[in-house]
Formats: sequence, structure tokens, C-alpha cells
Amino acid sequence: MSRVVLKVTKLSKSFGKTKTLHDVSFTCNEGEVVGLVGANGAGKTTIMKSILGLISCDGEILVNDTESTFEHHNVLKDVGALIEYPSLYPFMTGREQLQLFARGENREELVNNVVEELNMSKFIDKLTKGYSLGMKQKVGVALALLNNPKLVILDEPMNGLDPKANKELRTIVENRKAKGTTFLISSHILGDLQKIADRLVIVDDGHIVKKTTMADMLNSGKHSIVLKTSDNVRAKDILSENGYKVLESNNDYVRIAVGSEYNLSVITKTLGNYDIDIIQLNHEDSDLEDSILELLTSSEK
Ligand SMILES: Nc1ncnc2c1ncn2[C@@H]1O[C@H](COP(=O)(O)OP(=O)(O)OP(=O)(O)O)[C@@H](O)[C@H]1O
Repeated sequence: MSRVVLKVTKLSKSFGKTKTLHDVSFTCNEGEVVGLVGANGAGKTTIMKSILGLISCDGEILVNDTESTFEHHNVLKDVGALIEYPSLYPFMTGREQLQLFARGENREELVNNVVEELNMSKFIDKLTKGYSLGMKQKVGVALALLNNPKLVILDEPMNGLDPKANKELRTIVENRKAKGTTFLISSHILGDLQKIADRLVIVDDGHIVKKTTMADMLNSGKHSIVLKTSDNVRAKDILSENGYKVLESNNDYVRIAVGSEYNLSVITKTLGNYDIDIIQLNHEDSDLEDSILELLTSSEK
């Protein structure tokens, strides 16, 4: 059983009379990537800011078994974070900003390593006032990773990154995870999380609506197969008579609902008994986005 690095228990937060977080509880284990998923305004940033002691809240936050509060958060010095957009000084270079935050004796080495890791050497010695959104975002992520923290909290880190930079970031997360770093990453771009997160914490309107592994989330999606047969009209009736749920049918194809694991040979045999051949078969799995949308719709009061 992996060690719990971050434990959040009954986190609640109100802004004025509006309650934004309602008893939010979850954990992140060592070497795990946890995705915090939710629509705009669901409370992701508020959760992350509360964990990082940037805003006060009710509840308990333990980092490596040590409590962190708004007043006492010494334990957070070993946590790397990027929240919303990075604030960079426009008249300093990216490298100078990294140098400001590097700690320890080998500070130059830490800066050089992260510049190389994030592939930033082409622009890092230029003033940040000329940086694109993606370049700024990379420096923000670099600041979070700079001192090799064991827990990294990233709020929408893929914001503004092009597909190449996006993939580079995924590789960095995977490499660091392999060395035992724990990540809590928020995103509404679910495809990004699909490729890197081990578990998902799904938040809606300040409530946790589901905690699940990525594998279970993907498996919970609906699966269907589209069959093109030698006689689609008869195939529809035969499949229906044999207990298959026909979702759609016309002269060109029949679409039936199936579980994530189904027996194709039984379908082939059922149709074969009526001399109907399967000419083409395509899987249509609902993706992570569909599964989560369905979950959020069903959780609406
Ligand atoms: N300082 C604040 N004062 C008042 N309300 C706030 C404040 N910060 C956040 N909120 C409210 O709390 C709710 C949650 O906001 P939060 O930024 O945590 O959501 P989010 O899930 O991160 O959204 P997004 O994906 O758009 O960043 C929103 O309704 C927001 O308006």
C-alpha cells in the first residue's frame, strides 16, 4: 500500500455567504497522479489554494502526515505549485526568475536541469514580457518543478501549451512520477488527464461527486458496436429478438449496445444461423468526456 502524501479531510470554504466547498475529502498517494476534474467554477482552484495555504478554509490538510493550516504551513516549503497563471516579472528573463526561486547549493544546476527538461533554452534568456502564453506557462511549470519537490500541485498546467509542449509536459510528469513524485493536476481538458492520471477526483459545485481510478472511469463508459452486414434490416430484427439492445439501425448499418467485454463469436454465430455475414465492424466507445458529462448530469439536483 502506497504512502499517503496528501490527505484532505472535510475541506469547506465560503466566500461571504456563498459556500464554495462542501466537505471535500480525498487523498493522493506517493508516486500517483491524481486528476482534479470539474467544470468552470466547480471549485478546483479553491481546493488547490486551500491546500497551499493561500486562502483560509475549514477542514484538515495533512502533507506527509503533518498538518498544514493557513497560519502554519511550513510543510509546504517542499511542495511545488502552479496556480492559475504564473506571475512573471516582465523585465526579467525566464532564467532570472528561476534563479530567484532555486534553493540549495546547486542552484545553477537545478535551473539548467529544468530548462533542459522543459525544452526552454531557445527563449529562457529573453525578457518574459515578450513570451507567449505557452512560454509563460512553461516557466510557471518549471518554477513548480525547480526544486524537485515530492508533491506537485498544478492548476490547469496544459493551458496555452501547443500539442508538442503538451506531450513534453506529460512525459515530464511520467518521468517524475516514476521517481516517486506525487501530482495533483486539475484540468477541464479531460483528454490530457486521460493520458496521465491514475485516479480522478471529480468535483461539481464544490462537492466531490466521484473518486475513481482512470481505468474504472473509462470502463464505465458506454460501448457500442456498429455492424455492416449482408442484410442490415434482417440483422436488426434478429439481434433484437436475441436480446441485443439495438441503438440505431438503417439500410447501411446496425448499432448495438455491448458491455466493455462481449463475445463477438456469439454475435457472428447468431447472424450466421440466418446466413447473414458481418462485412465490417467498428467499436464506438464513449470517451472520458462523455462518461464525466453523464456523471455530472446525473448528479444535478
Ligand atoms: N475570491 C473569491 N471571492 C468570491 N468568490 C470566489 C472567489 N474565488 C472563487 N470564487 C468562487 O468560487 C467558485 C469556485 O471557483 P474556482 O475558481 O475554485 O473554480 P474552478 O473549478 O477552478 O473553475 P475554473 O475551471 O473556471 O478555473 C466560483 O463560483 C467562483 O466564483
